[in-house]
Amino acid sequence: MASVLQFDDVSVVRGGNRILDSVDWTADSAERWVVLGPNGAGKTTLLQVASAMIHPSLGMATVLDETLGDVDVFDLRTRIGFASTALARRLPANETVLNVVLTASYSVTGRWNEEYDAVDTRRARRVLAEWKLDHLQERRFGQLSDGEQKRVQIARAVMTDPELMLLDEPAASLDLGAREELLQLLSGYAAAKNAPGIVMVTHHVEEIPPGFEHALLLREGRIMAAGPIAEVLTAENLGETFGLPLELEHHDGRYTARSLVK
Ligand SMILES: Nc1ncnc2c1ncn2[C@@H]1O[C@H](COP(=O)(O)OP(=O)(O)OP(=O)(O)O)[C@@H](O)[C@H]1O
Repeated sequence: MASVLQFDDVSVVRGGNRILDSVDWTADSAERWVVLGPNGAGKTTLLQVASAMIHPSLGMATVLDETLGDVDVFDLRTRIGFASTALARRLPANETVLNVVLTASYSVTGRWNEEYDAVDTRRARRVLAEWKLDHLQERRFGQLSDGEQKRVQIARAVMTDPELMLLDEPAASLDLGAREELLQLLSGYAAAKNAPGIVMVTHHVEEIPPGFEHALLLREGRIMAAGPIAEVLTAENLGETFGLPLELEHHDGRYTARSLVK
């Protein structure tokens, strides 16, 4: 098992505050992590370091065996799949779904010829089918529903066959049906034997896909708990992380939480 992420005492300082504070964390290629924490806890900042978009202010971050600061981040980023709402906003609304997914491979290969075209198009169609988007491939990205757009973002990230997949709130703003469909797809993707290391940020335990077996709880930039989900995701830990007493239930790989405040 190779490590995909290693954070040694990583802090990110902005405006004089440590928005990520002394984080020690290792994630391996066979692990699927969920990162939970309240608004402003530092989850997106953690993913920004993991995706080589920013460097730690203090400490050392190693991503796919490359130490940030000693590596060409443009090369490194091509090995990382990243899906987030911020990234989706940069996708052209008038582009077809097929092209949105297909163009992901150009940023990796950086070239274009007939041979790549055929190989890439076949792969893009296969990825679209896997993410239940094949019937939408000629539709404009901007005309899709939120749920469909989320799946397209992830399909685009999958297209490059990344060694590390980072998902920032993939189920946010989805309706119940779209959320459940996405979680099922994510669960299947995570279970595939060639799946990369995966880190998914969410606010809600209900959005943890079955099969994600590691959890990291973050509050005010600090890790509250990290490790196997059965040990980390307890009512007590979650309550401390979100700052209120909680009841946590777990059935068939799914979690639900509710406040105990009357
Ligand atoms: N460039 C910056 N300068 C100052 N403060 C920042 C900067 N970027 C982020 N922050 C602050 O750092 C904290 C952590 O932000 P971050 O976006 O990582 O949190 P988050 O856990 O992803 O939050 P949310 O769940 O609301 O998306 C927040 O309080 C945010 O306001």
